[in-house]
Formats: sequence, structure tokens, C-alpha cells
Amino acid sequence: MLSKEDLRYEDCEETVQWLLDRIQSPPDIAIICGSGLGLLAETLSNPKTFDYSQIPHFPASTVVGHSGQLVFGTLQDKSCVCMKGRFHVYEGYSLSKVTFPIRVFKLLGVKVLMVTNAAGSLCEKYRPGDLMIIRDHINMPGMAALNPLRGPNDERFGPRFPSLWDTYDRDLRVTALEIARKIGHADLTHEGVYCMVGGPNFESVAEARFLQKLGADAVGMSTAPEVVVAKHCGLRVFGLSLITNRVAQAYEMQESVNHSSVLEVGKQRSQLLQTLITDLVRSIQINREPAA
Ligand SMILES: O=P(O)(O)O[C@@H]1C[C@H](O)[C@@H](CO)O1
Ligand SMILES: Nc1nc2[nH]cnc2c(=O)[nH]1
Repeated sequence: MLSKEDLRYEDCEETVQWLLDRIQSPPDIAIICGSGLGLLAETLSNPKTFDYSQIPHFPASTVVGHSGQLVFGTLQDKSCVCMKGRFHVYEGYSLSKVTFPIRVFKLLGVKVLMVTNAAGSLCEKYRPGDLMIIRDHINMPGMAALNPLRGPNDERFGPRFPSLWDTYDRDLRVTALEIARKIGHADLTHEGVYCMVGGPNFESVAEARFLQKLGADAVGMSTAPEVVVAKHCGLRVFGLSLITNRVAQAYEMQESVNHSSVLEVGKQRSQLLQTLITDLVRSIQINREPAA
């Protein structure tokens, strides 16, 4: 059964129509800017910006570093939309609301979703400021039934039982690694597994050890629900984590993390992130279906 918190296909259509009435051309690529990574949106040319508060059915951004704007524009001759700030479960939103923008993007005609986030490192060789191309994820809340696809399945979005085996697009991952090499940052660019936890607290030492043993290389508080919904509705997905801190896995480790330091690393690395995403956008071929 749908709850009051769940948004329906018809709500999505309403939002899509509202946006289509106000933009020049529908986007092909959607980019979600994680904590402190919103500057990417400022590189779009011919921008058309909407505050989330203006957009029908959109929740509000409540987290510092997530300014709460949807920016449409052009990047490398591709029609793009950037989310300056995303919604997190820890803000109190239902998973239906957290992932609503993804379904809006799908109905707007988006083909590729790029997700970025800030994450803590569980892997010995990752340093703050490094990048991790997401190869796969562990959706901790999702495995315990806090899954955005829980409830009645609307086949207009996608199938009841989607497979996630090839979720993070192989070609985009390979291209991103090539770009990192070309721009001289292969040494700080890794490929690994992102684990989503609910937050908002950072991990205890015992939790960090547990996640590392499960096979996670980095941990954060977002992304997996968005990606599950993107895969469900047939979008190509690319994911990139900015490693902002190490997660302490021993009581003797002096690793302290807070949101301000996460944002600070985001600021320091924003240029690198912009370059990588921009070059990746340039490489993407959009196949438009011929008009009927
Ligand atoms: O939106 P992202 O996943 O980048 O945000 C991460 C997780 C928390 O919201 C925040 C912690 O500082 O950064
Ligand atoms: N859960 C979690 N999210 C983060 N976002 C940025 N750093 C971290 C971290 O260490 N843990």
C-alpha cells in the first residue's frame, strides 16, 4: 500500500510538466552534486535555476553544503541538469522523496545519471582528497527492507525485481579511469565499493570494522537509493565518491571527522571533480530514439 509519504507516477508527471514548461530543452544527463560539490553546477552554460521550494512535490534541502537548487544548462554541448544538493534519509524524508528526482529525470528524458558524494575511507590505501569511482555498492538500509522499491511496483517505472549486477556502467568507469590518468591523477583515483548507511552519525570503531569486513571501501549516507531507482527505470549510472576522511578502525587511531571538514575537502577538490565529470560528459554519446 502507498503511504502519504509516497509520491506517485502522476505526481512525477506533474513535476515534469512544470519543468518542461520552463526549460529550453530536456536534459540528457543528470548530475547529483554531493556534500560540498555543488560548484560543478556553476560550470553549466545558459543556466536556468530553480529553487527546490518552487518545484512541485520537491522536498527541501536541509543540510549545510546542499544549496537546494536544480540547474539546467549545457556542459560540453550536452543538455544537462545538476542537483545542487540531494535529499538524505537522515533528514527524515521517505525513500520515495529521497529518490523522487531520479524518476523526474527519467520522465524528462535523461539517459545517464552521474552521482557524486562525500565518503569516509575504510580502505588502507585511500587518503582524504582521493577519488573513488564506484564499482558497486552495499545498500545497508536496503538490505533491511528500507528500500526505495518497497511497496507496490509501478511497471511504468520499471520491473518488480530488477537486477543490480551491472549497475555502475562499465564503459563509463573505464573512461573515467582513462581521464584520471590523462589529467595526471591516476595515483589518487581508485575503483571500489561504496557502502550506504543511514547516518547522521559517523561510524563507531566497531561499525567501521564490520563494514570493512563486509567488503566496503568507502562509507557514506546517500547514493545507493538513488542508484537503485535509476537502475530500476533503466538509466545508465556513473558514481564517484570524494574521500573526505579516514574512518577510524582502531581505538588508538586519532581520526576525527565532522561535517565541516567534509565540506572543506569538497572545496579543495572541487576543481578536480569538475574536470573529471566535465571530461566524462564530453565522452558520452547520447542515442536519441528517432521521432515516431
Ligand atoms: O550527500 P553526500 O553523500 O555527499 O553527504 C555526505 C554524507 C552526509 O550527508 C555528509 C556528512 O558530512 O556528507
Ligand atoms: N557514514 C559516513 N558518511 C560520510 N560522509 C563523509 N565522510 C563520512 C564518513 O566517514 N562516514
